[in-house]
Amino acid sequence: MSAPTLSLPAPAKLNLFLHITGRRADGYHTLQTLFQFLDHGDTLHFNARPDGQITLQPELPGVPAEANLIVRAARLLQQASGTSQGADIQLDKRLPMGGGIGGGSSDAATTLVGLNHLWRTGLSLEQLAELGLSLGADVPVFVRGHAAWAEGVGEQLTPVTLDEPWYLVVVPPCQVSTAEIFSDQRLTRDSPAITLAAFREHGGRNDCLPVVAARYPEIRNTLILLNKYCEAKMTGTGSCLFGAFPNEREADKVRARLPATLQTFVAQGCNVSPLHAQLNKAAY
Ligand SMILES: C[C@@](CO)(OP(=O)(O)O)[C@H](O)COP(=O)(O)OP(=O)(O)OC[C@H]1O[C@@H](n2ccc(N)nc2=O)[C@H](O)[C@@H]1O
Ligand SMILES: Nc1ncnc2c1ncn2[C@@H]1O[C@H](COP(=O)(O)OP(=O)(O)O)[C@@H](O)[C@H]1O
Repeated sequence: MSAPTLSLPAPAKLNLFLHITGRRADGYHTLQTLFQFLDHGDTLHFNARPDGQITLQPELPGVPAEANLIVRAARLLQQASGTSQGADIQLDKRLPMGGGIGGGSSDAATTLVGLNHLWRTGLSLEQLAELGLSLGADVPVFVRGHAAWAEGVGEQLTPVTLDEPWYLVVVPPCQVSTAEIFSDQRLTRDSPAITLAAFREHGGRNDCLPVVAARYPEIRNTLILLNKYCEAKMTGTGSCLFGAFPNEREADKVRARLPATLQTFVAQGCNVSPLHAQLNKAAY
């Protein structure tokens, strides 16, 4: 009999705003942002295996298994816990890559949380979030699983409760490299720090948007198009754009008016990550 499978979601996130407040000596940027999850994402299936091997199916185009954040997360947890167990992992990829909706980071977080459960390695969420930070600045928020106000390089998290609107997400036909945007001379790095209360009252910007729009005509044009129907915003360092709607029907109406050639999806914002919602239901 084959080992039981644990299947868990790896949801997308949105950055509802993104201010770059400075640059550290190591080159990393300090920022302020608000993370909210979407009830839309990848799914990972895990089977424990006793021989310590980690396998991943299928391989993602352009990402060899050893570079995949899922395999890297699994190996990191093996090292940190000293377990002798391994895993066969299957990935149902739905999220666009390099879209600023955090698919790779979310896959890594679901792997850390899922294998910690399956292997009974007993690390706390805090320890898993710290491990995750070495894989990427966005991994900790997915490990912790609550919508959050973030500072530092995105790792100083304060859980927040936000409205949970429906979002129309548009995926422009290009990928954006985060490192490339952060190294652009034109990026402004001096936004004054604000408070959550100030954001709630006055809103915020995405400081990466002018640079992304200047570098990618496809994103600039998609932004102009989406702005005809709603207040269009960009998540992270792009490429995905989004607008908020009070209900699914309103979001679907705008989606139907966009060209069929554009990749789009509609999903609800969630303050509790679908990963944690599922684990809580199963009394994890
Ligand atoms: C800015 C955000 C907002 O969510 O952008 P998105 O990637 O989601 O679009 C993220 O925090 C990004 O996190 P993540 O995508 O995990 O970035 P990492 O792999 O840690 O970093 C990629 C590269 O971007 C630069 N980088 C990243 C984060 C940061 N606060 N300052 C930086 O200067 C560094 O050059 C780094 O080598
Ligand atoms: N499991 C994974 N899913 C997606 N991308 C991955 C994964 N593992 C490694 N990567 C690499 O990370 C890059 C950024 O991934 P992703 O998280 O999708 O984008 P973003 O950080 O813009 O939200 C990809 O272009 C890819 O090279």
